[in-house]
Amino acid sequence: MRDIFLGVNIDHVATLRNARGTAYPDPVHAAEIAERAGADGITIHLREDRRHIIDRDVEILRQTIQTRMNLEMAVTEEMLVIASRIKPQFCCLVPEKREELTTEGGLDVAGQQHKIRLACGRLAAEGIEVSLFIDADKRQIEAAAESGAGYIEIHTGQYAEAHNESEQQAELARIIEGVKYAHGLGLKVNAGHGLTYHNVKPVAAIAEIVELNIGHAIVGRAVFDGLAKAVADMKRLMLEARG
Ligand SMILES: CC(=O)[C@@H](O)[C@H](O)COP(=O)(O)O
Ligand SMILES: NCC(=O)COP(=O)(O)O
Repeated sequence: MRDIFLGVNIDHVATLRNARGTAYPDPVHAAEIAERAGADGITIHLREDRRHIIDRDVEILRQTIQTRMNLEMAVTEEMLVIASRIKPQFCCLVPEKREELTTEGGLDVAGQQHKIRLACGRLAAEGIEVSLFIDADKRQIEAAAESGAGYIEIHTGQYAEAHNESEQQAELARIIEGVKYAHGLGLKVNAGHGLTYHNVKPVAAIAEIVELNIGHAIVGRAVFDGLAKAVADMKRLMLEARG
């Protein structure tokens, strides 16, 4: 598949804003720049502790995003009520621990299948496409296929944080196997977490992947090169990887 889509996660524009409680930089402005620069979608993670994206951002972005909103959220009643009201095009269900610095692993779908299936049903009833953020683990992939979600997002964090080349190659092999297995089960497959300008190409080259969600590296590069160039450069690398 030639096309690969880029979902730009703008969480950390909000991190910078919240660092001093100012109105700037505004994630709403960031989303517009990212879309003009080639983002195929905008991803935001409304965390329970609102450490970066806040409810105001979600409300306004739902009215201003021209591509599509991918709302990442924990599987809680609070978030399901918010998502049902906001009706983003996509919801990505992620695990959340208040004390974590960032997402540490994939959602345990297999261990809470009934809860996840109910959540998927509630979101689907609102016309929302559901993606489950999971590790490249066959048991989790099979559980996701049974959950009613149309998509999964393979967690690429261990690949991104590998300590050496052989570990990274092993993690990449695990991702490739998981993507192909999920695709074979009829799931649409995205991937993300920790992807950078230096490690994105081998993942983007996996033909069955529909979309990569990338944020921290893009916002980091934007500090030096500007957001538009940071987004365009990442998109170019992804398309180059597809050949
Ligand atoms: C689920 C995932 O991997 C990220 O999109 C998530 O947003 C990471 O959390 P922070 O953005 O809070 O680092
Ligand atoms: N789900 C992954 C995402 O949205 C962005 O993760 P990161 O690039 O900020 O690590």
